[in-house]
Amino acid sequence: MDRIRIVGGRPLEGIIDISGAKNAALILMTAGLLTDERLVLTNVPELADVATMGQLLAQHGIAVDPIAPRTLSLGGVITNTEAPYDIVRKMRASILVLGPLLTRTREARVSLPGGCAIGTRPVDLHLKGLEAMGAEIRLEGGYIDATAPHGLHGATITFPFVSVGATENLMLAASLAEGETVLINAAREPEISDLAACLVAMGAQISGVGTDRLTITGVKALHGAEHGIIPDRIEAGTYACAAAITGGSVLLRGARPDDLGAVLATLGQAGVDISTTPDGLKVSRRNGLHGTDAMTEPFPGFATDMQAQFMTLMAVAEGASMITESIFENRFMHVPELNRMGARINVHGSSAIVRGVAALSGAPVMATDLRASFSLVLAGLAARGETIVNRVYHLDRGYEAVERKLAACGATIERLAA
Ligand SMILES: CC(=O)N[C@H]1[C@@H](OP(=O)(O)OP(=O)(O)OC[C@H]2O[C@@H](n3ccc(=O)[nH]c3=O)[C@H](O)[C@@H]2O)O[C@H](CO)[C@@H](O)[C@@H]1O
Ligand SMILES: C=C(OP(=O)(O)O)C(=O)O
Repeated sequence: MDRIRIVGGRPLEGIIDISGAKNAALILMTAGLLTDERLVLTNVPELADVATMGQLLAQHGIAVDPIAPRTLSLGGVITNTEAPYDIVRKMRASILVLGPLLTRTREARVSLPGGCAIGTRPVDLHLKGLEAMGAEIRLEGGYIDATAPHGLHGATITFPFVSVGATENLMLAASLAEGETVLINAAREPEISDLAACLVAMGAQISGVGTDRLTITGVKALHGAEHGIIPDRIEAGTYACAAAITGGSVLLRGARPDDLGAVLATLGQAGVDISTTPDGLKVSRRNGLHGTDAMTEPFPGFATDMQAQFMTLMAVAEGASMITESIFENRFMHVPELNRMGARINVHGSSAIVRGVAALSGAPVMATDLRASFSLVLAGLAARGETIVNRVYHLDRGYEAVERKLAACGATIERLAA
């Protein structure tokens, strides 16, 4: 397994191009199941998860072809409605094929994704929503067996709490269902608006985009389209932390400030200098960092996918901060590894108290999930001496060309191939 070696202590200076958003790319690719015509996606990030989604769609009959740099063409006819365990277990986002397969072919058999390192992550809201739209669902042998003998119909669905994936799955299903679907307490993440924009370009009828109440009026068929994927707000936020923790100055080219929600304001409170330029966000730090509290929440609140990275930043801030994780029940696995590097962090239930230290020291560490991996990279960039991050495959799921982007800004970082 590849490892990443970092020698810390060098301020990052330069430009980092922000790639297309992983979480938008994955859901947008599943929209390829909704039409026999060609869907062309541009600004597609080069990531392991995107390759996995390509593999999943290919075995459903939808070919995913690279036709230009960062451009995928999706097309074909659905020939198989089963999403097998072997692919789903690699990537939970595979559950997002359920809605499109069911609405298009009236049947789908999708392996239950199960939990992952950050939490149990049930899919009950996806299933209840589809049942309200007329699906008959059985769980057997680790699979979701879903049929819609009479097709899906519109329904009013009130989510008891915000779920990005359930909102997306039901939007896709509703776009070809009979009649009107209203999603209440829907997620408002920028990836949802990006999905809506693509579906509308394919002929879908959606109103309320950007709000927590989406109305989707089903149409008979969707057609092909070309759609550019939004920049990755989590990648942007992550590199903002990298610039800040090293006391550097970096232009995050392409980053969109509005998509970062509360993350930008929180970084500002912590002492990070951020300005918006026509090319993106300029992030630097001239003075010290101060302990600042954060609580993860659905968008526009502080993103859970930024929690681990922000915690590393607070680990070297002056004073204490309390970081509360309200979305996932087990998303503090980076804490013991950060503490091995000299951080002083205690976890109490869903909150972590971070007492800032003057410096971290490099160490061999183990990555446990995607964002935890980058929190260790950040610690390595700031630490004295050498850090080796093991289990880099988590990082490759969601960050494109990490070593290249950081090395171009002056970091001492390299991949040690297995
Ligand atoms: C591929 C993708 O886009 N992944 C993102 C997506 O994950 P994902 O779509 O899985 O996350 P959700 O928004 O659905 O999860 C939010 C919370 O709801 C719970 N839940 C969800 C669905 C359900 O049917 N029942 C249930 O209990 C989850 O366990 C979690 O505690 O949004 C998360 C929250 O912003 C991000 O961290 C992930 O990066
Ligand atoms: C949790 C994440 O992704 P996924 O939902 O694909 O596990 C993430 O991107 O941080």
